[in-house]
Amino acid sequence: MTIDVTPTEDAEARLAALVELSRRARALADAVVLTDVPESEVTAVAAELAALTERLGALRRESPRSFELGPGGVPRNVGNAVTGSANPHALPLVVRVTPERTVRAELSFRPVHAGPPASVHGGVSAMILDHLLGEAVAAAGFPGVTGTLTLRYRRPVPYGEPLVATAEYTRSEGRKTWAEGRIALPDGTALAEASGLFVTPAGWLGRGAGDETGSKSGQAPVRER
Ligand SMILES: CCCCCCCCCCCCCCCC(=O)SCCNC(=O)CCNC(=O)[C@H](O)C(C)(C)COP(=O)(O)OP(=O)(O)OC[C@H]1O[C@@H](n2cnc3c(N)ncnc32)[C@H](O)[C@@H]1OP(=O)(O)O
Repeated sequence: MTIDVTPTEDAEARLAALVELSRRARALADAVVLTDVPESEVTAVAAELAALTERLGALRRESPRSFELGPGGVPRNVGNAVTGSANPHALPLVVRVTPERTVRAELSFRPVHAGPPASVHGGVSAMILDHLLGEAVAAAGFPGVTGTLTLRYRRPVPYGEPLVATAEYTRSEGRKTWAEGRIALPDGTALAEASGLFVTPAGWLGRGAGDETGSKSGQAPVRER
């Protein structure tokens, strides 16, 4: 994994503009799924969007931004589908590492995440939990990629309401690490629970991932196995 370095003031200003663009794109997506304006208006807006898409596409990167060091050397992943502030697909989820090295995120799903009537698509909940479990194993010093993810959907997950997602490392064996997590109501009532097995790719070992994920982020470096 490579990591981009040294943000400049110009680059930060450009990123702020991209973050705002993504925020507006998210609002647009919600407006699309909820709109009830006449068909002629829908058609007119679609034409305007086609023109805007062409303007943005005039200069393209090969792929979204990935891990990079932000101001103060703090790692970030602004293009990530779950946490990326510059990715319209992301909530974006803001994950905090607790002093006990568990992870926690306060979140609220939006209409664009709808699946069954009045509730969030199960795959969307799975995506959030996949990421959160991945953050938990990384926070414990065992970063890896998802090998298996098991979900138990206990109650419908609502959108438009404050929710809390938490996860924690449970154990590790060789390159395999297990974690558990859940999405819950603020009173702790679990709505969806997940357990997962993460595998540290062999290439990630022995290279001091702490240099990349950074102790400044509160994440532990890769632990000895
Ligand atoms: C250094 C920088 C760090 C930065 C850190 C930042 C972290 C900041 C937080 C980010 C949080 C992101 C969280 C989202 C995480 C995704 O969404 S990741 C994307 C989804 N996952 C993938 O794309 C993974 C695709 N699969 C693969 O790349 C490979 O199959 C794997 C998982 C790396 C395994 O390949 P491998 O290294 O060749 O492993 P292999 O030697 O076959 O097996 C090793 C062991 O694992 C077991 N195993 C392998 N695969 C599986 C499986 N699927 N199920 C069960 N067991 C398995 C094997 O049985 C074996 O066990 P033992 O025999 O040792 O007991």
